[in-house]
Amino acid sequence: MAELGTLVLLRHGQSTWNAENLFTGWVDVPLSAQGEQEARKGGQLLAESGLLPDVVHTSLMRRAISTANLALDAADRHWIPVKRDWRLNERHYGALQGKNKKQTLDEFGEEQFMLWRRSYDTPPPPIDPADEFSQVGDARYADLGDAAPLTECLKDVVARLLPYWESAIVPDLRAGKTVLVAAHGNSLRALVKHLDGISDDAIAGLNIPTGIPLRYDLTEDLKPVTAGGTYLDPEAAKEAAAAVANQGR
Ligand SMILES: O=C(O)[C@@H](CO)OP(=O)(O)O
Repeated sequence: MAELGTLVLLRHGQSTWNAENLFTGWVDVPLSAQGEQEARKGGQLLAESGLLPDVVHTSLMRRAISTANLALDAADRHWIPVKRDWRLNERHYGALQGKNKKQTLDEFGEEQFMLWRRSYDTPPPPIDPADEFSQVGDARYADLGDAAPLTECLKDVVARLLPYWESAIVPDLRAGKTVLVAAHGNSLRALVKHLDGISDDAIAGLNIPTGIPLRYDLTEDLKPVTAGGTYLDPEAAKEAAAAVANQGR
């Protein structure tokens, strides 16, 4: 049997809506100029660390797809096979999509804001299908039918992400590949929660910075060798994760 491959998680670079402090979810916004730069830097870090992906998995969203393209180009691995799946998408943010985080905090207060933003099992109210930021009718989700969410909590994301982890990502790791997963703040929080066995309460305190590769070496039974993995730029990751935690303030 091949030795287990290495997993590399990469949250997309800053998006235009990250820059504007808006809840984004499934709204398909592009990277900002800073986000493009972060993605290239992420690719340079991969190359400098000799961590060259053999395959990349992305969501169906532009900010993750562009990040993967820019990072892989910078690492001279633009040619590797790519697999995309909605199960890697950002958490659907329901009726909060398009809302300003600071205004939402001011309007609803700290407790409700944090419940919606970081509780494990309380989703925001569902989005109205007619809302300008709804994905109802979006061709890329046509096959999903009624399974397409109108809101999600992190627990919902874990439930829809794990079948993809098991059926698509784990086989690549078992084949000995270096696997890059280019995804989103909350879909990666869901995966890290699963990998590290983080409790439903403690996951509220975990934030993933944009554009900094997070390396996981795993044992045969898919447990992290180092709890929490290793960021390729740990200092920058610490600072950027704290900034994510403080959004809205
Ligand atoms: O708006 C979003 O979709 C996410 C990620 O940017 O935000 P948060 O970190 O508040 O869950």
